[in-house]
Amino acid sequence: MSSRTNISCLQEAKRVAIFGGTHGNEMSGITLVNMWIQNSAEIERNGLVIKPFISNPRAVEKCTRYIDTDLNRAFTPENLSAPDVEGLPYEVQRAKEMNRMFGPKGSSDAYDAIFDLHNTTSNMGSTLILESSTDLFNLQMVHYIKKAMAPHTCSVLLNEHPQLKYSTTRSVAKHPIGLEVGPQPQGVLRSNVFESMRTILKHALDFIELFNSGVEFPPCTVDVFRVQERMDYPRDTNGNITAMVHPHLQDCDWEPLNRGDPMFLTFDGRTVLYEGANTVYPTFINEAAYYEKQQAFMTTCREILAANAIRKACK
Ligand SMILES: CC(=O)N[C@@H](CC(=O)O)C(=O)O
Ligand SMILES: [Zn+2]
Repeated sequence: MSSRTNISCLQEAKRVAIFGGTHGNEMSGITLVNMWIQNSAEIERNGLVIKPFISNPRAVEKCTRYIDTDLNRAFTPENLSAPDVEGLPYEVQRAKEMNRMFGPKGSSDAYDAIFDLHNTTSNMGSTLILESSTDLFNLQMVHYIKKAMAPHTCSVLLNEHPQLKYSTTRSVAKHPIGLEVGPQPQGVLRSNVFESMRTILKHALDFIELFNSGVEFPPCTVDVFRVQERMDYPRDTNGNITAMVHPHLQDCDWEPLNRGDPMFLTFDGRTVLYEGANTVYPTFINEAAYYEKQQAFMTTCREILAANAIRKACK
């Protein structure tokens, strides 16, 4: 088979949005987006319409994750199709509004790509979050970004799990991409985290510009961490946590966790071991926003995804 037969021709990506403040206390994305709303020179690219946008302005104003409910879980079909009645939670109203502006989700009118900028309190470094293992455009983009970031690493988290996947703000786009950079405390700006996020976005926009200009991207593979399981803290019968992330696990995002490795340290000094049969790669370890979600960390497994060559479809 000639290699040409394996090229996938994809639609041009003309409309791109950059969301900051989907969570109102994650300061890098909020600061970058506000900066680009003031002066967009840095994010302008040939033939692209790029919209920097603050997703949850009320939460940003209060420097809190959300007002009524987590916006990054609110883009469900039920919410998006709910009638506009009074008294809807603020984020549900906002989701409906954003779906009208950037969607409708799942339709051909939707924005081509949305980058949603997040920060984490865990030691994940620079991470790209994908929701599909078959989106060739995103796989090729992520491959491009990883190469451009080298020697710095940029991990890829694939959240394609049937139960653990959630209805993200970016999911209104044809190609949704999450940027998650840490560690950065909530409400705090760290220059290294800010600059990493800015650099990833620069490479991402460069990729889209190149793609639109007709450049062909050869077949590639992408190392990803696929979401497996959500791990809760040990709890007492009242539901209160009885342990902390073990010091040997704290800050060790993306490092192998093997059967018998320490996982939690109880308040009375006992070590709780990991008892799963397979080696996993924990991430979002001790994320502040996940205490309310009953999640101490998430386990992932490593996987290599292959992507076809792509280029822009000829008209
Ligand atoms: C810490 C944090 O907010 N993480 C994001 C991850 C994502 O965007 O998929 C969230 O839970 O919504
Ligand atoms: Zn967030």
